[in-house]
Amino acid sequence: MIGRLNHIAIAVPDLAAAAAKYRDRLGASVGAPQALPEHGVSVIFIDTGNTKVELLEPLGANSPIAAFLEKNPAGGMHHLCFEVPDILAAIKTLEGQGARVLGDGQPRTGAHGLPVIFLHPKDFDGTLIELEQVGR
Ligand SMILES: C[C@H](C(=O)O)C(=O)SCCNC(=O)CCNC(=O)[C@H](O)C(C)(C)COP(=O)(O)OP(=O)(O)OC[C@H]1O[C@@H](n2cnc3c(N)ncnc32)[C@H](O)[C@@H]1OP(=O)(O)O
Ligand SMILES: [Co+2]
Repeated sequence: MIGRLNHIAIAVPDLAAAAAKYRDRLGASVGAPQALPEHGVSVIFIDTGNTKVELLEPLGANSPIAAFLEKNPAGGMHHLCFEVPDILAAIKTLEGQGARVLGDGQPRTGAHGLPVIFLHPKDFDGTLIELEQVGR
């Protein structure tokens, strides 16, 4: 079902400081900040050639990453995003197997303007999984 690793996301307490570290210390190709109020985060993507790193900072009062950062105040690995060709088919298969699709269970438009869903970390070995429909 899954294809390429689209991105690895890291939750950070200070987006600008984290981006500067990747740019200035690691010489990475760092994108512009993007506010995604409908997702409760601000993001910066870093292109590493074979995949991307998504830096995440909470945005607004009900950010889904607020509790994570309270538990991990220095930041930490937050989710993996894999590409899928058909997200509705993926939801059907996964829900049929008892996996929990977060939120209302429907795809939402993600940072790349494409449909995304999230799967509960407790169903995938303590790792939050994002699926993004690419190439349809
Ligand atoms: C748009 C953009 C994009 O790329 O397109 C994005 O990525 S947006 C990225 C931000 N959006 C999202 O993450 C949306 C989906 N996420 C969510 O709905 C939520 O973050 C959540 C339900 C996974 C967790 O919410 P929460 O932390 O407030 O809830 P709880 O505190 O009850 O957490 C339940 C249990 O899951 C654990 N837990 C929480 N977050 C994570 C995580 N990222 N990785 C692994 N485990 C995690 C907690 O430690 C806890 O474990 P224990 O019980 O053992 O203590
Ligand atoms: Co993501």
